[in-house]
Amino acid sequence: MMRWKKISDAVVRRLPLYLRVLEEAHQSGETKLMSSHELGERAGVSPALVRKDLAWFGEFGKQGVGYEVGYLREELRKILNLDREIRIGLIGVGSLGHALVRYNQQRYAEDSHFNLHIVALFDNDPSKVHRQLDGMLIHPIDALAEVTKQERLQMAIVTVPAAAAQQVADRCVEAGIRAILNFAPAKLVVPAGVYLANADVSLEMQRLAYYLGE
Ligand SMILES: NC(=O)c1ccc[n+]([C@@H]2O[C@H](COP(=O)([O-])OP(=O)(O)OC[C@H]3O[C@@H](n4cnc5c(N)ncnc54)[C@H](O)[C@@H]3O)[C@@H](O)[C@H]2O)c1
Repeated sequence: MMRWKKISDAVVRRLPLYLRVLEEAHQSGETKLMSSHELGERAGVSPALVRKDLAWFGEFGKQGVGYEVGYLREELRKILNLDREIRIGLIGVGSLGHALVRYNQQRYAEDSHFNLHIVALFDNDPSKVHRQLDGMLIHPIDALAEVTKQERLQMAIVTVPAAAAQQVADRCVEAGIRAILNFAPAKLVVPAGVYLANADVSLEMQRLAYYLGE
């Protein structure tokens, strides 16, 4: 969304934390007001930063009164484009890919507000393509551009081996996908206007291991 173009990624990263707190509050029936203090505490962010972050997007609460839980939740969902379905393609249907598909299907089925939806799968292994996985057809990677168009894919999850990840990301970009979540341990390069996020459990474990020596 062009409207929020100048907002820093550090701010954008905190918005899902706020949304999670508000979703939990809403689900447990806390439908009234929440102060920036409480929202911050539950999200692990200072109250001043909560107020500053939200102020980028408008006036959501009254000073000294707090934020209305349901209203702010809806507004955050709109800001994050989560008020509509985001259609996702997953490339590399191996162990990790399969686990992510199962997790996504479960979340999508359980929660009617969970709008992140893996709707297309791709692989290049002849023993996998044209077969079904959990009710979804696995397309050959060569069909990426065509299926992206057909299925209106906006985001891709990359779970191929590291050596194939850049080439797969390039194909995603060519197909018109503008958001890529990469799980391969590879430093990917994407052009301006395409957004890349990397998830790496090994790096997190290595970081934690450092503290075990203390
Ligand atoms: N980020 C993390 O925390 C994390 C955790 C585990 C694994 N990984 C990484 O995720 C990736 C997948 O791991 P895995 O254990 O599921 O591997 P896997 O071998 O089980 O699955 C990889 C899949 O990618 C497919 N593939 C290979 N090249 C392809 C290409 N060019 N186009 C389309 N599909 C292609 C393979 O056929 C296979 O189905 C690896 O890069 C691994 O290092 C990351």
